[in-house]
Amino acid sequence: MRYVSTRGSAPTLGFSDAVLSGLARDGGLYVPDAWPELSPAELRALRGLSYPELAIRLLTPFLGGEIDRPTFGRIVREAYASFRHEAVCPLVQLDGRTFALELFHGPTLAFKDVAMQLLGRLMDHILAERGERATIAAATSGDTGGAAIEAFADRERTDMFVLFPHGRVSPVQQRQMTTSTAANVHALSIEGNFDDCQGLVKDMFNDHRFRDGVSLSGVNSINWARIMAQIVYYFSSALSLGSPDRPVSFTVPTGNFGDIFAGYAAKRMGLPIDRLVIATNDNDILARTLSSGEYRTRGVVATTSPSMDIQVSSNFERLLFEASGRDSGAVIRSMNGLKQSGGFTIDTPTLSAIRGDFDAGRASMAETAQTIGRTLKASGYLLDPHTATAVHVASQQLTESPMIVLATAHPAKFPDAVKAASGVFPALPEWLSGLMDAEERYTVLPSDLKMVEDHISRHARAARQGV
Ligand SMILES: Cc1ncc(COP(=O)(O)O)c(C=O)c1O
Ligand SMILES: N[C@@H](CCOP(=O)(O)O)C(=O)O
Repeated sequence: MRYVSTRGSAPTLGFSDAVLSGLARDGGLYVPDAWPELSPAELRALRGLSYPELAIRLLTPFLGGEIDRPTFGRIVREAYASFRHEAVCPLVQLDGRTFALELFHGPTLAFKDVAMQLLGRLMDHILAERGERATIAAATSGDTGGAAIEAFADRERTDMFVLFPHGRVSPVQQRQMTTSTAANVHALSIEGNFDDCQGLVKDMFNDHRFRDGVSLSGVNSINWARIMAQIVYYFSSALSLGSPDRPVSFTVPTGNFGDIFAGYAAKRMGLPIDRLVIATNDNDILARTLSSGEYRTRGVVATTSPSMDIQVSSNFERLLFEASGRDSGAVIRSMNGLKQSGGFTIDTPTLSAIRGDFDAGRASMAETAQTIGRTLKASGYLLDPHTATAVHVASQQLTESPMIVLATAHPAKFPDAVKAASGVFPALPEWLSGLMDAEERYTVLPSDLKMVEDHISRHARAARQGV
């Protein structure tokens, strides 16, 4: 297995190089050169495996033989031992047709832990084998940052810089990033929104002098290993509802399009998925794109589901590449349009291919709050606001297949919004009870590439010199 860039001119890479590189050198995103496929009989044989064993079976083909089986097995088992539910990602029935796939039983209470716990260990292994160090820059709208810090804190081979939008994350999310005492962790509060943070990280990757100078790596979903790890829970949930003999649909609260792209990858690998439904909040660029064929950014609005307050949805590039028949020329034209004029038009065959797999819907803040209150009343289940956007959108779909909604965060990460919607204050679990009293440590920086690069270079150099 090799990895190719969506923009066609970066060198193709093996698994370990793709993991370390984050963004391809031509600005594109890496995808596998071919999708491994499982037959219905092979899928049936996966039923009943534990989550780690399923992950080992599904993910081994993506390694291209670069990590031996016992080592990969150990890494996967250790990663999922950090989860506080035996099933790792359990499925809970909400009503006759809707199921919540709980992805928040990891250390930071969000779905990001599923991939990040694996990625932290994989990167550490690859860097140790090579005797190298890396500087990681991550952009976050709230959850990626905490999960990345938890996965990489005190790892000797990495320095971690997390860029979050100043004043636009929940207090719990902020403290998960700013209270780490690990010397290799640096929380940067950027005066801008998430798109600014993500733009800065991508600009750092495209500044090859800086990139090479600090050995830059990324752990956002631009990194293929993030998507790869997220594929597994589409299989585990569908198999438990009778797949491949019963197709299922998924509704996914969507921002950067990484989570739902993992569902698309699962479908390409042979999992019979009926519909993949994109759920957005008021930042509804993806819902507008699916109905109009025009991808056009507007200003980001702050909502009660802050992790989805995104307009430039990174992984949509991977979908454009696949849906256009891997036409990197078309991808480059679209991405240039996005950079130069804030948007692009999707051609008719590509749009039809996208509509063949995906639907989309939007939930306003009022609809999200009503859904939290209604679901609690009807089934006693407390949703977080991100999951609630998806439950609302799922309720409007006409599909007959069982609908699995990805429950991407624990309600305790967003207590104010949940309390306002339901009257219930969701307490943090015991092991995080000291979080809100711990001392914070972060640096506020303007959304300015040079200033952020200088800050990172200085601190990364100091760390390498043991200062
Ligand atoms: C809780 C939560 N739900 C949904 C999303 C959206 O996921 P994605 O960016 O992969 O589309 C995010 C952020 O990524 C999130 O943190
Ligand atoms: N919603 C994310 C935004 C970054 O997404 P990623 O999946 O590309 O890391 C967050 O919570 O930070």
